[in-house]
Amino acid sequence: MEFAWFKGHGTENDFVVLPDHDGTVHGDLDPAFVAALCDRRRGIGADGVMRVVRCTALGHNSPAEWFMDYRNADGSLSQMCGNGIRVFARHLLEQGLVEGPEFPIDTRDGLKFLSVDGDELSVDMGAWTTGTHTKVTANDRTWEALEVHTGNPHAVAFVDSLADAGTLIEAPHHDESVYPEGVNVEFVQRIAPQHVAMRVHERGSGETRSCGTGACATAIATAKADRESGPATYRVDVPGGTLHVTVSPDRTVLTGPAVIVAGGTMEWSA
Ligand SMILES: N[C@@H](CCC[C@H](N)C(=O)O)C(=O)O
Repeated sequence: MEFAWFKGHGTENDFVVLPDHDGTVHGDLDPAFVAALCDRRRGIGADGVMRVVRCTALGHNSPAEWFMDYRNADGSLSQMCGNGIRVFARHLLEQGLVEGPEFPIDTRDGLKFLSVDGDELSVDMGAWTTGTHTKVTANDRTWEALEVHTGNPHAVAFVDSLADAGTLIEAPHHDESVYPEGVNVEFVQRIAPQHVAMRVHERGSGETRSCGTGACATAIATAKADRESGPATYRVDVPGGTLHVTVSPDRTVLTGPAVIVAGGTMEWSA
């Protein structure tokens, strides 16, 4: 099978974009195929894969034309990807598949609204919730963490220094009764008022250079600690750049750069 691909990133959280407009090229993505594409030595290399498919091809009755079918690097599913959807939107804009500056994209976490302003793309991530105070352990150190859901599950731990978490080769240990489907873990250092820095270990992808839903979870946990009640905008520095998150009681809006950097065709035989 020969197929087209694109590669893009948002603050160095990188993705393979697979056009499959009518659902006839890839169908339901095989986890082994996704993992092979994401392999950094034998494949294209990425933190995740997004299939670009029309909602109608999936039988969805949606106000959006396009559905983001997102997979982690190990082939597992996630409901939402905040950097991925902004890269997905950049792809749609560059290929003339949507008209800006504002448009919806459907996801497993429901409809999201995108807006473009030059190099920056924003996504209204919709509702968020927080849960219990839990614990995460990495490299024999344990921290208190807040359970946050931003379409997908997160545990946010405040640290004195980002280096405290050590190498994140292994997934941090977490309470499986709180997170039966796994968790994305953020380690967060305060830098200044409304300015934090974060490292993340992503479920299904390992330590990455950025995570959009994780930046939102981080901003939510920080806003709660700050007892913010109205909209508050946080700068979130990640190893791959800077994101901004506006936290309101009923939603977050994530803003940052997103670019497509390469594309081509590839032969694949299973
Ligand atoms: N990098 C993403 C999050 C991708 C999904 C996550 N690994 C999960 O399994 O929930 C982002 O930018 O939000």
